[in-house]
Amino acid sequence: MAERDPSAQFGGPFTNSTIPPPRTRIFKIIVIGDSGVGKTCLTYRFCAGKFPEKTEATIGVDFREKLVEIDGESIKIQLWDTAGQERFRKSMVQHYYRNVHAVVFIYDVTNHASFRSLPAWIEECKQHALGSEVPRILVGNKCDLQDSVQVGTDEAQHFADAHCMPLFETSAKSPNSPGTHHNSDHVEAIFMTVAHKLKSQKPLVLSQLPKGSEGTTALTGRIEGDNTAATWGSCGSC
Ligand SMILES: Nc1nc2c(ncn2[C@@H]2O[C@H](COP(=O)(O)OP(=O)(O)OP(=O)(O)O)[C@@H](O)[C@H]2O)c(=O)[nH]1
Repeated sequence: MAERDPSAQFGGPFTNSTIPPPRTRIFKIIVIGDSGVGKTCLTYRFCAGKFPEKTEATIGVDFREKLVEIDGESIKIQLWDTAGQERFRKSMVQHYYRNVHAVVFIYDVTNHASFRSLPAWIEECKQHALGSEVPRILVGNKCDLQDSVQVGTDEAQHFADAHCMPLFETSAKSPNSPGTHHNSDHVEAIFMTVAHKLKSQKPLVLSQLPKGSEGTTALTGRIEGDNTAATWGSCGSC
């Protein structure tokens, strides 16, 4: 006797062939900081696994994506590599901040001016209504250039603490160099830390696709509620 299809006993409308596959969640992470700090190199390093041979100043924004698995769930990390130069940002800037899930602030450890610019980047986030529930991290890049360091760890840590952000120091060029004190790929670990943080928050609600647009990739998301649990640090001022 033929075995019955186990799904048939529930009498529901779905069969195996009609159950929609689970949608892949997308985490939109914007990467901001002065021109030349290494935003393109860091995002490329994470998504392509290597240091780019050549980069040019970003105009507007570049997108890089990587599909990762966290606790058995496939998640697309979408990195928005934004232009550091003001003249290349103007027309795009409002798009950067729409539906952002996390922000990565980058400075160059060999360029103190890029560190002094951080309050202006934080202010820009504020002006675009980015709430304190959106996780932020601070990354000091180019740690392979040990002889040229202008921003010490203590100074950076002080700033990070004051703004309730975790601090990471790394190098897009040689993330495993002695200067970075890490054995595994540190750049990968940094972005994965952000992704784990986002996954541990309340579930993202995917916006409804308009009828008839199924099959397109126009998925956007937002994080539901709970403004208190999302800040990384514990200072009350952020
Ligand atoms: N030594 C070293 N050089 C780096 C590192 N990361 C980036 N660079 C170099 O710094 C320069 C600028 O890097 P980009 O990634 O293009 O900088 P960006 O922040 O994207 O610049 P904009 O697109 O103008 O905003 C390039 O010459 C890179 O090769 C690093 O970790 N170590």
